[in-house]
Amino acid sequence: MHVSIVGSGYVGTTVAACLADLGHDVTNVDVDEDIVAAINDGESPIHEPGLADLVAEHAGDTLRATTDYDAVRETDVTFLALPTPSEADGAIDLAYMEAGAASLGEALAEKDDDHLVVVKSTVVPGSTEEVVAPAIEEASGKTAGEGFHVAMNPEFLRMGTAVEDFLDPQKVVFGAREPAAYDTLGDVFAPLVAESDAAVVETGLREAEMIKYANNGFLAAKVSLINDIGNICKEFDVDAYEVADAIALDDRIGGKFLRSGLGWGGSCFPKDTNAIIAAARDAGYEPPVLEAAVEVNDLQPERLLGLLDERADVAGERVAVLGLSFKPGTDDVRKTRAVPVIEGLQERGAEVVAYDPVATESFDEHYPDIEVEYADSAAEALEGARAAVAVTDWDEFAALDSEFDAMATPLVLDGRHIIERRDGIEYVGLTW
Ligand SMILES: NC(=O)C1=CN([C@@H]2O[C@H](COP(=O)(O)OP(=O)(O)OC[C@H]3O[C@@H](n4cnc5c(N)ncnc54)[C@H](O)[C@@H]3O)[C@@H](O)[C@H]2O)C=CC1
Ligand SMILES: O=C(O)[C@H]1O[C@H](OP(=O)(O)OP(=O)(O)OC[C@H]2O[C@@H](n3ccc(=O)[nH]c3=O)[C@H](O)[C@@H]2O)[C@H](O)[C@@H](O)[C@@H]1O
Repeated sequence: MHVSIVGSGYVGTTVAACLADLGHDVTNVDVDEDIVAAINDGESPIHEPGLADLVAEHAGDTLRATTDYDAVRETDVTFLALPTPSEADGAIDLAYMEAGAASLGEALAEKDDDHLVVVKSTVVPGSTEEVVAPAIEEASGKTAGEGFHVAMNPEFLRMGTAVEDFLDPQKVVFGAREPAAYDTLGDVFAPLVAESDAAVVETGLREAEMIKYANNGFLAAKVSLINDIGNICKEFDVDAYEVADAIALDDRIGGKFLRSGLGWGGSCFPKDTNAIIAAARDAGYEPPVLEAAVEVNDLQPERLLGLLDERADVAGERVAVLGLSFKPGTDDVRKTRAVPVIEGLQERGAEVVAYDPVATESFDEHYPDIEVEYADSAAEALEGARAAVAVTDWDEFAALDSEFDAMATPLVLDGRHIIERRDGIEYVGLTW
């Protein structure tokens, strides 16, 4: 099939390269000329394991990129993988979706055949029907359901394992109104479904939109619940990881997303929980559990710093921060827990020296106002430090050992259950 994908960021590039790999002919449309040039040169514009190989293999053949929306006319279906950031109050900002839909509509105005537009971005219930479709209608002069059709296909991939997750999902969700839309989506995903154990969920547009928020909201709340329980554990000198391992044996609970600690960051859980809370409020419902999930998450960094305060005054002291990315395996620093930790340390007068295996540069670019010293290794960060705080669960931190001997005082606060307890360090776990 001929598929176009508008937006070539984490999701758009991954989906494009994977669909090309599954045998489709794919065109990426992006406003960023550097991204377009990178793809056409056979290079991935983003860092995801396996993605560079796929782009290199298919670019110039069944994968290409352009800034010209007219290219969508040569395709049967267009996925919109555009950003859906937050407004200041947490509500979803649909400006990119509206702009992309308008450009797409202008291009479709001159297409005679039917076209399917699929919203891939995470959008609150009603957005596809009430915002995206009308924007296309206005720009194309066509009517949704006649000249073009709309569908919604949420994405569940994780950063760091995006290619693997896209190609081997547990479910694919098709939200639509007409049987023809399910059929077209079925054709796009047929090679993927054939090669994986994915369940196909055919549902309505709003249900598909909500399934994405329910999925992320549930996982975010699960982490916050184990953090809440973990905080109780800490008060009673109980190891929350032993408790989690035991409750995980109940398959109604399951073992995933039970790692307590500093909580969730990243480009999605914080944005999506706030967006669905704001949308619910707007509709007249205050969702207390999701609100509490956010509150618990916001409190975890301060709880860790409170444990530090009980043991040391770090004013004027060097403190090592281990990890800057929001989770291991990525250089993404959006909403990373490193920010409240570093800010809290600096409020206490500490001189922060930070180390991350891959995210130092992106952290420095993303947070120009945060001034810290960057170290080239964990050992360098630890040298002479009064205390160390583990923020990200990078595997290499689990292997640290004699490096702690170079600290001024070997006080180690672990926010991720990643540092090995050893003789010679004063080890403090956040929930264990
Ligand atoms: N990053 C992730 O792991 C996941 C993200 N999502 C959702 O997918 C959506 C996209 O997210 P990302 O790929 O992370 O965003 P991103 O920010 O990495 O990429 C968006 C791309 O859209 C381009 N763009 C902006 N305006 C445009 C326009 N008018 N026309 C054409 N291109 C335009 C940008 O240049 C950029 O390359 C969001 O709704 C997000 O919540 C869903 C699942 C996973
Ligand atoms: O909508 C999205 O963009 C994506 O959001 C998350 O993916 P991602 O943000 O890449 O990362 P996760 O692996 O889910 O981790 C999110 C955060 O939760 C934290 N976490 C995760 C698991 C856990 O047990 N404990 C915990 O604190 C991680 O450290 C990280 O900060 C979801 O897992 C994806 O399914 C979804 O598609």
